[in-house]
Amino acid sequence: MKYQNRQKAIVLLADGTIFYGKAVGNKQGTAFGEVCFNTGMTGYQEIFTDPSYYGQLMIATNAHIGNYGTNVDEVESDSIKIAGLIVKNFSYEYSRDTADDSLENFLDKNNLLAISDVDTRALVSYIRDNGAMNAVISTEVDNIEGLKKQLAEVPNMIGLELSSKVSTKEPYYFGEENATYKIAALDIGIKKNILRNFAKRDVYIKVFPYNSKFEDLEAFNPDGYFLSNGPGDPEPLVEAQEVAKEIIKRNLPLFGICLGHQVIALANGVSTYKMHNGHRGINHPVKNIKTGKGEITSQNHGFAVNREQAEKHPDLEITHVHLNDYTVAGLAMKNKNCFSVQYHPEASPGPHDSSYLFDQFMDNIKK
Ligand SMILES: NC(=O)CC[C@H](N)C(=O)O
Repeated sequence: MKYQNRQKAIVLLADGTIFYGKAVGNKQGTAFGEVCFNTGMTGYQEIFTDPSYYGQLMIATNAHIGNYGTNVDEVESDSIKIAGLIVKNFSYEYSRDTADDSLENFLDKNNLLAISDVDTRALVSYIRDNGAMNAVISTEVDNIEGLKKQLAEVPNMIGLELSSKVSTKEPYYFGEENATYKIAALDIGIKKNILRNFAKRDVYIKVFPYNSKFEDLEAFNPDGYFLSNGPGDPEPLVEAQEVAKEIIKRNLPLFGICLGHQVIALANGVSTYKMHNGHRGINHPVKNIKTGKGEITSQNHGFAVNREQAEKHPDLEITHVHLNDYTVAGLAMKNKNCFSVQYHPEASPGPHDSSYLFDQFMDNIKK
């Protein structure tokens, strides 16, 4: 055992419920956020660095985290984006040929508070029954009243705009400059593997800050437009919705993933809502209604598109459905060059069943 006397720690939920654990390593501190859980058995490094998780305390349902270490290339952004980590067993030792460091060091470099030895099954059951809520994890186990007061000040995820916290400040480029196609991507929290997927398909990408105008994107003279994944509630993202409206008005090729999908729905006047619990994992079943085929998908979202409004909308068609709860998993605009999915065809982590969606977008561009 590497650490003999680790600090006691707690998970305090907004409704006052407490779960107990111990700090990972020599960590001490306090972290606030909305508590959520991911059911993936692998892919922790990609998950921790996915900008869509900004402001969230992550519970890993897999009982062992850290056992295969980390690798500098397996990141979805340049830093850890989750607000804190809650696990059952934290592996200080790791084993994998391609690992170059331990998860403990990776968390330390990113200054992330993690707690372990929590009964994560009980905690996840509790969240599943009572819904997503704010929480605090802390080693200040003797200051519960103080923590409760601070926790009460943490903003609710509903109505929260978070893209500005993770988006690039300046435009940047990705891929080969002399590639055949050009895509303008609006970064409302973009994952690197989306950029890698485009670059692999002979695309040069210019990535724009979350509050860019359509004219900024248009000036790149792109063949297609992309709206990324990202954190927070899509509703306050009015600038991104304006960009989507302008692209749709001109019938230019448009593809949206996750937060981008929600922004496209909102741009069409279809509302979004906060789910009782989000979908976060790498084995979510989705049915492609057009082909009848099933896809096992990577998911990470806490909001969803209003199904009834989407069904009734004269210009929209639901193309994909989540088979666990029949929520909207994909949308297309009738007679427009625009489609989007609520899940993650770029995977990372997760299965590659849905990577055909990138090809579909490239086909739309070529047409
Ligand atoms: N991965 C994402 O883009 C998530 C979108 C949005 N923040 C949600 O939680 O639903």
